[in-house]
Formats: sequence, structure tokens, C-alpha cells
Amino acid sequence: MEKLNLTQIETLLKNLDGWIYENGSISKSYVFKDFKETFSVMTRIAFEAEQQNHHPLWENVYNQLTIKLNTHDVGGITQNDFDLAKRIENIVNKK
Ligand SMILES: C[C@H](O)[C@H](O)[C@H]1CNC2=NC(N)=NC(=O)C2=N1
Repeated sequence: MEKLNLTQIETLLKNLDGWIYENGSISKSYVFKDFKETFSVMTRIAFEAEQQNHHPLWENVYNQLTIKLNTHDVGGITQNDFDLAKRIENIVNKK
């Protein structure tokens, strides 16, 4: 899997509403109704991540969830990160 350069990252981010590139990850923060909804979304993301074999760095406090994606095997951002981000958006928008 090839590391993407900054131009490619910025271009691909245009298709991901609210996602940013910072400190070597693409990331987005979400706020949900309550903890149960947040954890329900996290559970669905977890199964998606497992299916893709690509896993997030994430932080959850009550109804807040911050997700950071990078490809640690190559030490950068790859298409895998954007694929998972898209799947996360699909889960969150369907919740
Ligand atoms: C051994 C296993 O396939 C690898 O460690 C996978 C697992 N999940 C992963 N997740 C992420 N975010 N980056 C990786 O490089 C990665 N590699």
C-alpha cells in the first residue's frame, strides 16, 4: 500500500465532510445523543475495521468520539485510511 503525499491527501479529504489532516492522521470528532448511541456506533465501526483489517486510534468520552486514522505499517496515510473513513461516515450517517 503506497503512502499518499500531501496533495493527494488534501484532494481526497475534499470528499470527506469534516475530516482534517493533522499530526500525521486524518481525523474527525463526533458528538452523539448519549453514551449508548456513541458506543453503538463504535461497535459498528469496530466490526467494519476488523473486516477491513484497518483499525482506528480513537478516544471516547461519554457522547463524544474522536477518530484518528493512519496506516502504521507504512508510517503514513494510505487509501486504506480513506476507505475506512468513508465507511465510518456511512455508519454515522445511517445510525
Ligand atoms: C498485522 C495486521 O494485519 C496489521 O497490523 C494491520 C492491522 N490494522 C491496521 N490498522 C491501521 N490503522 N494501520 C495498519 O497499518 C494496520 N495494520
